[in-house]
Amino acid sequence: MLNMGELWGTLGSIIASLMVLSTVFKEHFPYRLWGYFERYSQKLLRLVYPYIEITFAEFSGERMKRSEVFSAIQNYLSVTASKYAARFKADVVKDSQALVLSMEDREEVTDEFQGVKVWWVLGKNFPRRDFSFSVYPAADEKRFYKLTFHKRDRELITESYIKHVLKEGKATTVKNRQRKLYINNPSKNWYGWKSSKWNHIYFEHPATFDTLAMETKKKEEIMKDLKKFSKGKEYYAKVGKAWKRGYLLYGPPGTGKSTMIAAMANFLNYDVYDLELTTVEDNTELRSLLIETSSKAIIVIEDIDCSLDLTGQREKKKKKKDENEEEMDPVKKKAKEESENKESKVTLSGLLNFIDGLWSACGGERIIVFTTNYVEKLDPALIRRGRMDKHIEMSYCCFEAFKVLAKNYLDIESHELFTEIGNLLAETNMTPADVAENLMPKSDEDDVDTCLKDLIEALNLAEEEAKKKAEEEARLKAEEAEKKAEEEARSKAEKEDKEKHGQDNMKVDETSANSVKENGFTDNEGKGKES
Ligand SMILES: Nc1ncnc2c1ncn2[C@@H]1O[C@H](COP(=O)(O)OP(=O)(O)OP(=O)(O)O)[C@@H](O)[C@H]1O
Ligand SMILES: [Mg+2]
Repeated sequence: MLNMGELWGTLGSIIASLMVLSTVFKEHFPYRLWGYFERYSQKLLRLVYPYIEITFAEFSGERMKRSEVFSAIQNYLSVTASKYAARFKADVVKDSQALVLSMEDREEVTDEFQGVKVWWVLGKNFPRRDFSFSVYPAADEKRFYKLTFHKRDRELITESYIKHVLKEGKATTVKNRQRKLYINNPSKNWYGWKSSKWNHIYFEHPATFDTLAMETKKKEEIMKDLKKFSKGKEYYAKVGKAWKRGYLLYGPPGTGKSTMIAAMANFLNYDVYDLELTTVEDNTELRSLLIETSSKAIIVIEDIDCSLDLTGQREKKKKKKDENEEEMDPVKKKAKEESENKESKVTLSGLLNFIDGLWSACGGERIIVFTTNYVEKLDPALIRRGRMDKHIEMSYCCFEAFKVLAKNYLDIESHELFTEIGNLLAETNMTPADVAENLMPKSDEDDVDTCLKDLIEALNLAEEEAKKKAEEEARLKAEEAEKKAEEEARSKAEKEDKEKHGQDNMKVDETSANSVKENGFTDNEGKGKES
């Protein structure tokens, strides 16, 4: 069988002749006959060229999203191409561990499926270059894969081969996938050249559940929960629930909430979408951002109490400070009004609608994680089960968590100082972040003993400080209670005084009423009359 290059060589002249013929025909024959000519020339072409071509463009659809089919074909051919093609492009993926070969432009690859030969070519459409002036850079060329096969194999190719390519390609995609951390772009950058709603970098956070310091039982429970979720496609479909799960991580700063998210992503092999709500202007923008997330993803909204106006406290505090300065200046006043208009209008109900409705409609495999330092501030509507299915408290470092950190940072599983540290940790609140900082050797001279002693010192200091703080708080409380008692006593005395005064007045009134009754006039009237 001819290869595609030779085939094109022979067919090139036939096609060129047809084109010349077509031009001549259009020039010399009436318009009515053009249709006949085109129909018969197509038939003629099909007769001499018995091949069918299918094109798969890189960008497709209304919003010109990168086609998943194109990516799948690319990955499929990266395996096939390594067998047949002569020129490759190499990409390093997966933490620089795997080398992926892909076809060079215009390179032709032959593939065989159930004894049938097909040809793949990677082609490019160059954008039309007119010479009009534009402030925007020229658009990139558009790439496409062209599949060519004999028309007698049409059924096999369209019904089985393409499915096979997509399935294998997707499997390779998952295998070679380098996970990404996406950050949302402010909407003013959504349109224009090479713009997108999300920017990404490769996700290479080293945190895992092994390095995460927390009670083993709690950790295992979370891991089981995640595993169950990731394998739950059929189960979710059976119970009629969208394949999603919400986690709420709460606890003081430095207790490992962000670290836990990284560990989750590494455990499940998911992408992470870090959604910064303060740059999202309204619910519509929120919706379009979330629609653009892929499946196998963790969508993270950090510090939810600050980014959504659930309490309004932080925003308002800041505003109050500026208010006085701006009152006098009309220019500043106008700017303030403008910025208020622009202020994020993402609402709690918008977010809830998304979690319940829209997201459920999007289909697959998404985890949403909210973090907060102040769980009590959150609206109960946001964190009810079904929206936030699992609430995880990240708390101060316990002995078990310390042991994980000691193993991570110092490579030790036991030490004579462990008991002392365990006792101190039970009495003191220290975050895993602070414990980790103390355990980390600060110079080459620092050994295990030095680091553990540093930690003991820090724990003693923290304990002392906590004691002082508690004493100070107790003192303030006592002062306040004393003040309150004094105030209560004063107001009680005032009340009694008033009541007494009221009773005296009533007595005076009663006396005068009696004298009226007895004399037939009031004291004053009586006095007047007497005088
Ligand atoms: N549970 C933990 N296990 C292991 N390392 C931890 C843990 N908690 C904190 N750390 C260490 O402390 C650093 C800070 O932790 P992290 O950013 O996860 O805290 P956070 O709870 O997200 O804090 P914030 O509320 O301020 O966002 C991390 O880089 C990590 O090295
Ligand atoms: Mg954090």
